[in-house]
Amino acid sequence: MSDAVSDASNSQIRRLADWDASRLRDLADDHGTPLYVLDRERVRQNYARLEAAFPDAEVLYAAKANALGDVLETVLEAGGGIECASAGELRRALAAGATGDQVHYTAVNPPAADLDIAVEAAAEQPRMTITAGAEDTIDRLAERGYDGRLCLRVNPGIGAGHHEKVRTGADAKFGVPAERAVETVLEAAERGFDVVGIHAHVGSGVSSDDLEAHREFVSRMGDLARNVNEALEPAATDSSTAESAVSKGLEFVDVGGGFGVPYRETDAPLDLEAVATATRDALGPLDARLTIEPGRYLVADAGVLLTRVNTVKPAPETTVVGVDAGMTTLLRPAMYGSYHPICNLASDVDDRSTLEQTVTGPICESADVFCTDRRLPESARGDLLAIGNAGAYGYEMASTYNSRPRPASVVFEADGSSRIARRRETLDDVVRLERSGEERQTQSAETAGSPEVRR
Ligand SMILES: Cc1ncc(COP(=O)(O)O)c(C=O)c1O
Ligand SMILES: N[C@@H](CCCC[NH3+])C(=O)O
Repeated sequence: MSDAVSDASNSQIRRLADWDASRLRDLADDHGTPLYVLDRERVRQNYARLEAAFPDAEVLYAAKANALGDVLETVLEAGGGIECASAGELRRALAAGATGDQVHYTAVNPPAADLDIAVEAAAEQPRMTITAGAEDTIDRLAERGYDGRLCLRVNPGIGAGHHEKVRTGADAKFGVPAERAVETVLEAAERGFDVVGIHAHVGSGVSSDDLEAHREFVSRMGDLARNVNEALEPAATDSSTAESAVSKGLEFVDVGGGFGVPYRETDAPLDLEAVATATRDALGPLDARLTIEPGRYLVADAGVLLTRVNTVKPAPETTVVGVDAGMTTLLRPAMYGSYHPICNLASDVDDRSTLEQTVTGPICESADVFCTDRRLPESARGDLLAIGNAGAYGYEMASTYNSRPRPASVVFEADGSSRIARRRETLDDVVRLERSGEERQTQSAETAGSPEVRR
């Protein structure tokens, strides 16, 4: 890890070792651990690289990767829009200053309250797009009086991604089967919806090895878009139905996100140019804009998680290093077996010998492990460890399991300034929503006194 400020090059690879160790040590001293740190400039760089590779595409950042207001504002400032997977994300996007034309609401199996909020937001922001992934979601929108901009999420029948749990493209939960897409779009248009796009997402953490699957997927989307446009066309040109809402072709084809990043030190970066070229070629001739929805690519290497060593325990086959972050702070290793780089930030680390260590958290689950038998410089109590590539699906998947408060998040800027972007939860926060002990006692005393209970 460098002790000099990194040159923040615009390279596609930014390893954990490129972070400025002394700056991270200062942040941990100032704000405590566990601590998420986000480098805003790196989000800008990642956005710029993506924009350069896809100059004609609309970029919608998938807020689920990291919905921190600072991240959303950075993307909006850079010219992107926001893809929201819930009413909460929608609220955050609007609070960050997104206007309707910069927002797509794409919830899967949306709860009623979500739809109420999305329809309300769309009434105020008529350029907002709502994406439906089931025919009856369209009914539910119509029941709420919505007939605005609609995009249909399609299940393309092709999945890809770093783990089976994140491959959505062939999972029946996501999207209307491709073979029903044309009729669903037509019906929606005939009901008065302004059908503006079709959408699909194959999965998350797609690598250069998945290029063929990506090409096939985009080619299916291109064919589908042409079929949809053809089906919409007669009504658009037939003067007897000129009043019909079916009046134009698709505005955009949204091929989702999924662009992977290197996690292991030896992983090669995604060949973004190759993906962009394959996307353009596979889509074919189309009078509609390409839309992409990257999440991880924009934020993964912009974030690290800082955690302190609580305990070092020699065990027969490994040394167990207990840290103050756990699966409740960063779930990915426990959930997907994901690899995250780990670096000891102690200033004398170069003088230490290395040995195999298992880094674990404080949660009562055997899955609460960040790495098993990994060769790292010998750890000592009080050491500060950095866990890399924690900017995507890190804090967003954190929980308060075991009644552990969630960590704070700090954002730093290229000029060296930093600020708390989200404060650390306290134990009071963790119990805040529950009846207090006093309320419980009062209520049970009242119940005990009631004649029905005495009988
Ligand atoms: C609909 C949709 N769009 C975009 C994304 C972003 O994916 P990623 O973070 O892999 O780019 C996801 C997550 O997998 C998604 O479900
Ligand atoms: N949470 C997953 C990505 C899933 C994206 C949502 N569809 C991960 O950490 O890799």
